[in-house]
Amino acid sequence: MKLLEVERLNRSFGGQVALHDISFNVGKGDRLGIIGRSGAGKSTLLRCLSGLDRPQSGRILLEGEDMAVLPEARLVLLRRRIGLVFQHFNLLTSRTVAANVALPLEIARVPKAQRHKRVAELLDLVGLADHAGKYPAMLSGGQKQRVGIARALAAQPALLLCDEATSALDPETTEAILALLADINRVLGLTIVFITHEMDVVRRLAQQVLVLEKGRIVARGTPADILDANQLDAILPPNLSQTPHDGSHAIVRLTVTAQAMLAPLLQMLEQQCQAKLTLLQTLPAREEEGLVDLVVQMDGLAVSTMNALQAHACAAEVIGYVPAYS
Ligand SMILES: Nc1ncnc2c1ncn2[C@@H]1O[C@H](COP(=O)(O)OP(=O)(O)OP(=O)(O)O)[C@@H](O)[C@H]1O
Repeated sequence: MKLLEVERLNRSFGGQVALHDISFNVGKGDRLGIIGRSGAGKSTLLRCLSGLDRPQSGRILLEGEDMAVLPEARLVLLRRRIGLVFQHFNLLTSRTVAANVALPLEIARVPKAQRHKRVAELLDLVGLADHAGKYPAMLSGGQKQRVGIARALAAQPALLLCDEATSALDPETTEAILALLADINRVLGLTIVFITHEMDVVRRLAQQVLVLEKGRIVARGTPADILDANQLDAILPPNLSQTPHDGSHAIVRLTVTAQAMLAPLLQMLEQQCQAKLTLLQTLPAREEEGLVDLVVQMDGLAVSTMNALQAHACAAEVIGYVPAYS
């Protein structure tokens, strides 16, 4: 059984479809990023996953219990299995850092001594052991988000849902908060589902990505799959066609080892293939695998040239063709 199973979720507001037939699973310890433009349905999906909103149809199974139809009293208990981290932290300004973190434990009626012990552990975990008695107004944005994360972890949730957790933070602080979330995932084995509109956040934190557009999942895969496709879209000529015409140039994606990049690779390939190659873009998304994707334009294309390319690169794939004057 997966930790979270979402099946054919639909949510509309009046005639406006916010989520259409959304299905996906999240395993224990996974980190899933959900991206999409403004209005794509990210917040609506997160509200459904957190039990704050109910879909018109579909199932949301958390540890096997369907949040979509659970009676309110049972849903309140199930919601304790979910920690929420918000963009604007949502701290209580009149409570100290420690009292903010303790809040979910008070609600769950955890005895005082146990509460104090747990709050100290959590503040230690998020690097705020020295700030327990401070008030939110005395903290930086990054520190406030650390309090938010500690509070979300207080009741030992099975699932952490992050709603644009770093969108209000500067790049350096974003980096530190993402590192903290990655640590928490690794050390506690906690499952994280997060929404963001920042590609970089996805690249750093997600193992799997869903792309939402107009309430539908339009792509899913690893960050490398998704970001590659997006980067390609951005650089490919608009007049790309799928069939060659007289004298058209081929646009080819070559996958080469990072090692091979050290040599004057294109020159060598040009000699081997007897064809002119122009480098359009290097896609760095697969560096961790020791591979680099290059997008090149090739004048003319013969089977023998493709064979020669394939022999010298790890893979060569024709993406499309452009007219010779491009
Ligand atoms: N309470 C609501 N009442 C009416 N329409 C809503 C409501 N909540 C969301 N919608 C509509 O549902 C669609 C999806 O909105 P949602 O807020 O989920 O998108 P989003 O991807 O989170 O956007 P953003 O990044 O701007 O927050 C939009 O068309 C929005 O106007």
